[in-house]
Amino acid sequence: MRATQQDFENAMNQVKLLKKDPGNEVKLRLYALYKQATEGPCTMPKPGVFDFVNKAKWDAWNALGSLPKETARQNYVDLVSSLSSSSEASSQGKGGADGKAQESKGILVTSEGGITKITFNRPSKKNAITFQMYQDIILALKNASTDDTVITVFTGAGDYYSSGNDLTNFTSASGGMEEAANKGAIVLREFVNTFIDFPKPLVAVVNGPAVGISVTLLGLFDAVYASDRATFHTPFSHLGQSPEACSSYTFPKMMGSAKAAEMLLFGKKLTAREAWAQGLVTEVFPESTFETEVWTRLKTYAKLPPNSMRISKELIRKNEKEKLHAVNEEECTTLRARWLSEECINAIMSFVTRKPKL
Ligand SMILES: CCCCCCCCCCC/C=C/C(=O)SCCNC(=O)CCNC(=O)[C@H](O)C(C)(C)COP(=O)(O)OP(=O)(O)OC[C@H]1O[C@@H](n2cnc3c(N)ncnc32)[C@H](O)[C@@H]1OP(=O)(O)O
Repeated sequence: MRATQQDFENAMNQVKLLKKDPGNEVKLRLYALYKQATEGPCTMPKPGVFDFVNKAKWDAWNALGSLPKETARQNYVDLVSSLSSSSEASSQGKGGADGKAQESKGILVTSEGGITKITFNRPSKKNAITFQMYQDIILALKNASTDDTVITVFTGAGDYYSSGNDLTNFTSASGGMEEAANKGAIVLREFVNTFIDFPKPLVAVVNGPAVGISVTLLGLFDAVYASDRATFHTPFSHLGQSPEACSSYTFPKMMGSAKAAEMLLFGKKLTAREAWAQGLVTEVFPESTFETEVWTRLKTYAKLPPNSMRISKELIRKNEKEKLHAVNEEECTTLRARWLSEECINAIMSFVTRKPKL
């Protein structure tokens, strides 16, 4: 449904009631959308280079080009609504604002000093990722992309980083296998797209073994710090599955096709140092000093100018985005078919029916 003039006016009033300053970047976007919605494309003369404030406003408005007034009005209403819900969530202790925590069943989201930390938080299941966790992570990343977060960090609670997709996601889904596979492909597509499009620095603090999708996703991170206890393992063939999270593209690009094949086809498990040698990991730290060294470094990085980091990331990612989205699309279609294959169903069944440990 298109936003009406009344929705637009309500949104303008809502902006004044925001509990938290949304930051300059969002304010410029709101200004630009407001001008575009009310006056149409920017025809004002460009302010001089030293007129910083008016130039930033002009740039933001001018960047909207010939965006139709109705679309600008809709985008303004959507943006205000996302700000209101994230500020509401923050005030309930659920969003990504500084000092607040969001706790869902399997992830813990905390924010401090410009760093939003998303912790896989199911240590008794080695932080396996449930259907709900995929959705909660999408929400946490959406919040972190618009609030005052500077750097977003993923890590794991307990001895594992994550054992990847929870293999009971499919066996416990309501409806038939076909319905579960369709739903899985939709969720996976959106989940990976959120990482491809995430606009701010994204860092993984890999505290222990990582399996499956928690490894493949690392190809979409900006930095990966690993404890020397961490291992990296993608047993897709053992599970009758195929690579996801754009790893069929990022891994060969990063490590060469021969090394990528050892991981993605043959399920070779890498040590942290091997993963570093192949470009998947930025730096390896001894377990004894891992947390202190990494967090000291991240706190320093979080003080760097956020817009500069965001713009640099945009430049780095820009030429790859279209390709990454296309790869994600194809991987999800392939996986959907794999999930319905005998090879995959047998592998999942043998995991869920394995004998309990004594
Ligand atoms: C409606 C459909 C929604 C779908 C949603 C979207 C789907 C997107 C899918 C994207 C594709 C992703 C692919 C992958 O990630 S493939 C990789 C999957 N992971 C694995 O194959 C790892 C399986 N686990 C193991 O091999 C071992 O558990 C592990 C080596 C990790 C640890 O071994 P260890 O002996 O140390 O510990 P336990 O095996 O005793 O584990 C402790 C308990 O944790 C449970 N566990 C561990 N990993 C998983 C898992 N991945 N899924 C479910 N449960 C897991 C394990 O069963 C133990 O539980 P219990 O104590 O209750 O027995």
